[in-house]
Amino acid sequence: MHKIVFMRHGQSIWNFENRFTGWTDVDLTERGKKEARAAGRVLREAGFEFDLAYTSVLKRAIRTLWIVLDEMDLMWVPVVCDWRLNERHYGALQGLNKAETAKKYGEHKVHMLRRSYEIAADALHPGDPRTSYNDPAYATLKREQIPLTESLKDTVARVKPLWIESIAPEIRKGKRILVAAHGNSLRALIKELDGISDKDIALLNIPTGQPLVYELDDDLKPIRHYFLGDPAQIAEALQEVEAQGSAS
Ligand SMILES: O=C(O)[C@@H](CO)OP(=O)(O)O
Repeated sequence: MHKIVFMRHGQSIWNFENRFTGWTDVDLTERGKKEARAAGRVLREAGFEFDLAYTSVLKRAIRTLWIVLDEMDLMWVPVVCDWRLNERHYGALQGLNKAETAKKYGEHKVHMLRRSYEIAADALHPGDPRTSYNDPAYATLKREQIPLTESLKDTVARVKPLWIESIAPEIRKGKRILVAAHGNSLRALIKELDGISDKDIALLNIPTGQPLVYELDDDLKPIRHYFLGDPAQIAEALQEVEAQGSAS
């Protein structure tokens, strides 16, 4: 039996301001840092150890990982920062307030934009200053690999190869892995792992800063999964994510 731990970053500044974030590289709030420290403590107290970690190239996930590893006294653990774990790109919605967008276009439309499998926000114009074309974090990518918007389906298409080519082989070698990523890149990964349908994936939300343990069999098929930590706090964090798309 293998175990892998997934974690969404702690609260970011734009989570706090309720803005669509995507590839915008915002940092954690003080609460987000506290959530990451608490997650590290919970993991340490539950006896978890890691020999390898994966994260995105966005600082809210990287800093979350640093804080968790620090709290566990595991800062020596090798870290792979891979853009394929980035948050789903939110296109022209990036920077807009979610509640204001729901007021303008309706909660249903915002829910579909946030949680459906195939719908993507309008693409950024290639000349928009919000594109990642000039960001050195993506210097090794071809221009056509840098998205201007993405659906969850597009996110699956980039996350899945990372799982197949890199994460899964390391698990098979016996590595104990922590993945610190984002709400939608984790939804993409979990959709594939659990075989969740295109329709049902709309119901899945991932709370900030809560370690999610997956137990996998020898074929890396999930046996069971569970959050570590206080169930009331996890329920509250989930509720908070859902509520971000409401108009009031
Ligand atoms: O704005 C975003 O990039 C994501 C994660 O914070 O939000 P949502 O939960 O609306 O998909």
